[in-house]
Amino acid sequence: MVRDYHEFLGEVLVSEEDLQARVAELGREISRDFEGKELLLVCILRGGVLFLTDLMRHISVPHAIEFMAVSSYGTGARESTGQARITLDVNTDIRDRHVILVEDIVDSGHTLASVLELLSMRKPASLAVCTLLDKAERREVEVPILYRGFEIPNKFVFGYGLDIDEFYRNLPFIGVVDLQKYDGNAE
Ligand SMILES: O=P(O)(O)OC[C@H]1O[C@H](OP(=O)(O)OP(=O)(O)O)[C@H](O)[C@@H]1O
Ligand SMILES: Nc1nc2[nH]cnc2c(=O)[nH]1
Ligand SMILES: [Mg+2]
Repeated sequence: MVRDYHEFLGEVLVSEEDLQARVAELGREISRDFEGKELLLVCILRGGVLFLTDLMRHISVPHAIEFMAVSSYGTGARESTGQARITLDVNTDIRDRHVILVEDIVDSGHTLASVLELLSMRKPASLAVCTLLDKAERREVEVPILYRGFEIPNKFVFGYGLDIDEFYRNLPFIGVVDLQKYDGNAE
């Protein structure tokens, strides 16, 4: 049974209001930086989906969207395996395109490092990273982040695209999981 999140919510780290305000700001920043150009936003499934769809509403330059999927955590895992495998690739030739990778969170950095390595080989005109959350303390591989919503502490978070065992992605805020309460009450 999927439980009510109130049972294990440690704290609300970023409120819906603060999230929406920051997403709008990032959209405006990207629009300014790419004025007169066309963009390709590449979202990494599944966590980045909510961020992408809100962000693109604030991007005023013409842009297409694409999706990639990378498997590194696996179902139920809360630590990266350090081995990111691309399981879904973009359907577009990105050569000479301005590409922005849209992610919900950068943690160890392995997911983005793998995607950046693959996409940069295809010679895009530019390749930038936009992440909503940056858990910088946990970084194992350096990744260049151009647009960053919030730097967050080393805590397992959920909501607004981020799951716990695949659920709770629909919540409009970012919450911290009290893992003792979550695991302790598991059936
Ligand atoms: O920096 P890293 O340590 O690689 O972690 C970040 C990645 O982990 C999460 O994805 P996850 O593999 O949980 O898939 P999901 O988006 O489908 O939940 C998140 O969406 C990032 O893609
Ligand atoms: N749900 C969730 N997924 C992650 N992937 C990497 N870090 C996190 C996190 O804090 N929460
Ligand atoms: Mg996940």
